[in-house]
Amino acid sequence: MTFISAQSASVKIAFTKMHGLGNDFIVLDNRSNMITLTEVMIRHICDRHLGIGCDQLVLLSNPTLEGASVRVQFFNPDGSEAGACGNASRCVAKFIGHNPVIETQNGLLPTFKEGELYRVVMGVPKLAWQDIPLSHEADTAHLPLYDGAACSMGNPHLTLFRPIKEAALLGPELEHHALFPQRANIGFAEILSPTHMRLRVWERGAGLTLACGSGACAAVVNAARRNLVKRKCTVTMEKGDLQIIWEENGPVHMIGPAETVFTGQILMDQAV
Ligand SMILES: N[C@@H](CCC[C@H](N)C(=O)O)C(=O)O
Repeated sequence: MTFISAQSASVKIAFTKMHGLGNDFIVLDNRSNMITLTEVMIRHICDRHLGIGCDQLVLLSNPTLEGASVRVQFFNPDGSEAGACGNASRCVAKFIGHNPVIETQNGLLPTFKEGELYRVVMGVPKLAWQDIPLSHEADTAHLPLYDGAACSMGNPHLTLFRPIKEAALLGPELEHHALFPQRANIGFAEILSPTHMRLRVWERGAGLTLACGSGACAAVVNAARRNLVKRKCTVTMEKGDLQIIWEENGPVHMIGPAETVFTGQILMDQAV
């Protein structure tokens, strides 16, 4: 991969390709402070035709908060930064090892290896309209938008209780709806039983993905608020399941797999 500049020097950046239930990531470890990324570079690396391709680029750096093992930033393929990414957080737990505490825009997220799976404590969901944020006051459990419900898991999520096949149809427009000043991730949830739902998510800045961890947390929170499911619920997505547990007056736990696919090097021509 080459990024051309008038005067340039080649730099090799090591990367690891990972995924959580098919939600795929490029992990760059910048704990040595050697990598400088621009938005253009992020878009290029994430491009499935011109770069490596992924749903999110995950940048690791040295922690700034006490108690954190590593700082993590999540970038969408359109170059925008997201406050949370559940599936990538499990991958980071696997990448770092030894149950790291992950520092994100949404605070410190403890992680735990449980057998072959990883648990991430995703934080307390935000339910107030200002915190999602919405552009005006509204009942976030019953929005005047397909009777959906919204919450923030560190990033904004709208959940619609509608067939998952509508995700590709309605997602693109709703991501940019005027109700969401920071855009939103749009989940389509089919309730199968009080402890099981099927979910498909149109992700902000990424489009239709095979799985969305924060979207699964948000879907269980939004469905539980409406007594459609219990606080402990299995979320089935295209490539498998996540277990979601929402503690009473507390955080949401997400449990699921994380996989390493391959490692490689990005060759960049950087300006000198
Ligand atoms: N795939 C993620 C969510 C990634 C961020 C999202 N697209 C946003 O912009 O908020 C997950 O597993 O949570």
